[in-house]
Formats: sequence, C-alpha cells, structure tokens
Amino acid sequence: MSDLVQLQPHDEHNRNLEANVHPTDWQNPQPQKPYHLVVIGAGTAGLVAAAGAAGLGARVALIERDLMGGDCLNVGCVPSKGVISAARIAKAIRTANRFSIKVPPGTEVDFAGVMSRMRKLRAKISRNDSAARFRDLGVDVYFGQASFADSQTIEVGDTKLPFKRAVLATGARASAPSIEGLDEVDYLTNESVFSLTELPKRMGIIGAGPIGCEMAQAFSELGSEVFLVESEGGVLPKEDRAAADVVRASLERSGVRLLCCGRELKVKNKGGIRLTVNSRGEHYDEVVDQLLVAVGRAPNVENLNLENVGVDFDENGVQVNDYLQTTNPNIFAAGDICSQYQFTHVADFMARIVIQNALFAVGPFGKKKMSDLVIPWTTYTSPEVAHVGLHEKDAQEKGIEIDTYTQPFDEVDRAILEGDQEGFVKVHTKKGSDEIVGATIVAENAGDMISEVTLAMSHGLGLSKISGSIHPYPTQAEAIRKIGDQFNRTRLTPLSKKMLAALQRLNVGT
Ligand SMILES: Cc1cc2nc3c(=O)[nH]c(=O)nc-3n(C[C@H](O)[C@H](O)[C@H](O)COP(=O)(O)OP(=O)(O)OC[C@H]3O[C@@H](n4cnc5c(N)ncnc54)[C@H](O)[C@@H]3O)c2cc1C
Ligand SMILES: NC(=O)c1ccc[n+]([C@@H]2O[C@H](COP(=O)([O-])OP(=O)(O)OC[C@H]3O[C@@H](n4cnc5c(N)ncnc54)[C@H](O)[C@@H]3O)[C@@H](O)[C@H]2O)c1
Repeated sequence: MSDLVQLQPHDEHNRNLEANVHPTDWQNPQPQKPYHLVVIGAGTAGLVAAAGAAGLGARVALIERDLMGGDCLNVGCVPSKGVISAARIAKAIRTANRFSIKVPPGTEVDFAGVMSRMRKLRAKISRNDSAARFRDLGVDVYFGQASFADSQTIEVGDTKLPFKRAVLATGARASAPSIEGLDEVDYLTNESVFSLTELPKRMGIIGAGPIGCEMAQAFSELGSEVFLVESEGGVLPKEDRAAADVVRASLERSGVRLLCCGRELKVKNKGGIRLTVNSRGEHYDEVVDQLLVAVGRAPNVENLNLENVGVDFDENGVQVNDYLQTTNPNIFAAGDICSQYQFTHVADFMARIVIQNALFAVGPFGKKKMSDLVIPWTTYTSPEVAHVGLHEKDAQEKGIEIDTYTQPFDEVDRAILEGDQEGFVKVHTKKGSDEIVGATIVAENAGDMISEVTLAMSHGLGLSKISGSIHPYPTQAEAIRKIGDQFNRTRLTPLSKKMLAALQRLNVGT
C-alpha cells in the first residue's frame, strides 16, 4: 500500500479506497493521437471536466498524482461529513433530556469505530471517482505528476501527451501560516486529521473558518476538549454576523473554548503541543494532544512549468478570465486552483463551463461565463449556515440598494416542535422590488433549504412567486414562504387597501 498519510490506517476500508482511486497495479496508457483535452488533477473539477468531455465525444486524458477524487472525497467534504454525522448523534444523545428522554449514564463514543465507519463509507463512495470507472467512460487515466513540456505537450514521467486544449484542475492544499513555533510541532491539516484513530483528549484548532468550526464542534461533541483560536473578532468571518453569532453560541454549548481575536499566538514543543495566546484580555497557556491548522488554502501551482507556457499565477492561484481561460488561451482552469469560491459544487459547475468554452464554443458564440453562476454554500455546523448571492456588505460595496426581510425560526411551528428555534432566514431584495439578490439561512438543515432560494435566483423568480407556492405544513421551509408573505404585505398601500375594501363591499355588502 502507498504510504500517503491520507490512506492511513492501512485497513480494509483504505485498501478498498486505494484500489478505486489509485490502484497500485495501474498501467498508464500510451497516447495514440493528440488529445482534444488533457486534464491535470482528478479532484471534482478534473473528474467532471474529463467525464463530461469524453461523454460528448472528445479524446480525453486525465492525470492524477495522488488519489482520484481529490480533496472532497479523500480529505474534505466526504470524511468531514462522515465524522460530523456521528457527532450529531452524540449531540442528540447529550441533549436528549430536552425531550424528556432519559439516557442512562455511561454512554460512550467509540472514536475508533466512528472513524472506521467514515472510512468504510468513503471507500463505498469512492467507486464513483474510480480509475476503472473513468477508463470505462472512455477517459485515458494516467497516474503521476504532470507538467507542461511546452504549449502543446504535457509530460507524465517519461510519457508525452500532445494536446489541443488543457485544463488545470490541481486544486489547493492547507496553507501554512507563519506562527512562531509551528514548525517545531507535528501538526494536523485536513490531509492527516481524518487518519486519526484515537480521540485527542485535548485538541487545538487554529482558524475558525468552515473547517475549523465544523471540526471543532464535531471533535467536541465526540469528547475532545477543544480550543479554537481565531485571529478575527468572531467565528466564520466571511458570513453574515448574526448567523455567525448563532454558530458561536452553539459551538460554546458544544463545549468548544473559543479564543477569538487571538493575539500573539505561539506554539511550543514543551510537554506536548503548547499553545499560548491572548484573547479578550486573558492569557491562555494550554497543552493539547493534537493541533489542527485550518487557516485557508494555498493553490497547487508548483512544478507544473506554468511560467514556460505563459500561464500567469500568484499566491491566490491561476489567473483566469470570465470564460475560465488562463493567460494561455489553450489552457483553461477550474476549481480551487483559480476560484475564490472553494467548494465542490462550484468546481463542478466551473468544469462544465470549461468543457463548453474549450471544446464547443465558436469564437464568441456559445461561451459560458463564471459570473453568471448563482453560488450557494453551506457550513455544516449544528445549526448549519447556508448562504447564496450577496451579503449586506457586498451589496453596500457594489452600491446596490437593498431591502432585507428576516424570518426567525421561533415563529415557525416545525422549528418550535423540533427545538430548533434559534436560527433565521434572511433575504435581501433589490430595493422596492421582490428580486432576490442574496439570502442566509441558519437552521439544522439550512443547506437543503437554501436550494429553494438558489433556484428562485437562478430563474428570476421573486418573493411574490415564493409566497404563491404552497409549502407543506409543518416544515421549516415555510420560513421562506413567510418571507414571501412579508414582502407581499409591503405591497399593501393605502390605495390598494381602499380598493380591496371597495371590492369586498361590492361582493358582500358593508
Ligand atoms: C476539510 C474540508 C472540508 C470540505 N467540505 C466541503 C463541503 O462540505 N462542501 C463543499 O462544497 N466543499 C467542501 N470543501 C472544499 C472542496 O473539497 C474543494 O472545493 C474541492 O475539492 C475542490 O476541487 P478541485 O477539483 O478544484 O481540487 P482538488 O479536490 O484539490 O483536486 C485537485 C487534484 O489535483 C491533483 N494534482 C495537483 N497537482 C497535480 C499535478 N501536478 N499533477 C497531477 N495531479 C495533480 C491533486 O492530487 C488533487 O487530487 C472542503 C474542503 C476541506 C479541506
Ligand atoms: N462546508 C463547506 O462547504 C466547507 C467546509 C470546509 C472547507 N470548505 C472550503 O475550504 C476552504 C478553506 O477552509 P478554511 O476553514 O481553512 O479557510 P478560511 O479561509 O475560510 O478560514 C480560515 C480562518 O482562519 C483564520 N485565520 C487565518 N490566519 C490565522 C491565524 N494565524 N491564527 C488564527 N486564525 C487565523 C481566518 O480569519 C479565517 O477565519 C473554505 O474557504 C471553503 O471554501 C468548505
């Protein structure tokens, strides 16, 4: 078996994963003719680009140096949500008393079992991203480090792959912050945290973005004492502040010790991993068993020879235009390598744009644009925070005047019955109209609920249309319809009220 940290421990599940996404006996093919499309990187963006292009009749090669499926399958969405699902059960048991369910003392979390379940499910899901499946879809799959030999040729080891168009889909990795002493300790990143088999008694996490918050809550619910250090004033600094405040309170209820506005953070290798930091006037000096660093991503631009083929890049990744074309017009890019929206579903839709623009658009005709995408995302804390479109501050920066409608869940029957009353739905519309420009939902299943708003935004359906669609009672999604009703009430002017009164008199008298 490979000694990649992502594949540890070397158990049956990880052997099955490896057999799917990097079979040890794989023979790279030999190129027969120039490829229409060579895709570098077999994460979400690369897989979607390769499968889509091959399905439409193109000759396609896909190159992966490590594990097909990339971050999402191996060290991102899939394992994190696998662990979170167990943590949610632990939370439900911990808080069962709210429902007058008496859980006998002595309930235990078998952390090794939780991780083994996650590895089993990850291996099962990995069939979709497997080398064999892609070969069967008509894609030539190569394993190895890819780099550009010149503007028409990509090399993998000694093999030269001539191409007409190429796609860079090499993704990103955890960035290493310059924190004093960090180099002295063995710290975890998203590449290694899912290989743990023992629950850290005490866990430090640096960065309260989506990774930090999701993992802090999950490890805390599973039994670790978690210290979450964030340099900004609160958690999830990119989200709506009211939404982030709900998550902060929930993290604290889960037992997470939040060290926000963390100043003078230092790490020492002294009696374990020692974190010292100042937060809100207090000095903390805590020894932890494991430290997870989650302070954002660095693009994988190294060793590709991009300089020699005229592809510009900087520390944020590869530069692309709205058509996802790099500064070399025959080379496109998709996914985390070139996107400020680092999400699997965005990598997927970027890849679809690339297939169209690289292979099927003629001159300016038939081209698709990144700026036309309506992009939602969700952070899977409990409750979840889901967002689509503009935040209030984005609208201000763009000079767009907005109206904001908020529906708290403590007025939504299903949420009350479920004990999930602390969140809200917030929708921003263009001032004076029902055209939705953005929305945030904080709820246990906010990620599922946001799709209704995304659909409405994508297809130009305003709040009046949402208000006119029956939502089953009692559901949490009724909160979105109630926002539609709020908008409709603003349409009731003194004149329209008078007209309604006149119509009523006409029909049923005074
Ligand atoms: C912990 C965590 C949780 C996440 N959770 C979610 C979530 O719940 N929902 C969500 O939407 N997003 C989530 N994300 C983000 C999501 O994983 C990424 O946005 C997505 O994986 C990006 O896909 P990609 O194809 O651009 O890149 P990647 O998945 O990074 O794939 C790039 C691939 O290219 C390969 N590669 C790089 N260089 C070369 C080279 N020179 N030659 C050959 N191969 C190369 C790499 O090995 C890798 O397999 C999460 C991320 C993390 C880290
Ligand atoms: N549910 C999801 O869709 C999901 C889940 C996890 C990750 N992701 C994707 O992966 C990306 C990376 O996630 P992330 O959480 O690493 O990055 P992030 O950039 O979103 O958040 C990093 C956090 O670390 C903080 N930080 C930076 N330097 C610090 C320092 N020295 N000390 C303390 N705090 C510091 C930042 O202020 C920020 O809050 C996300 O932006 C997202 O696109 C998505």
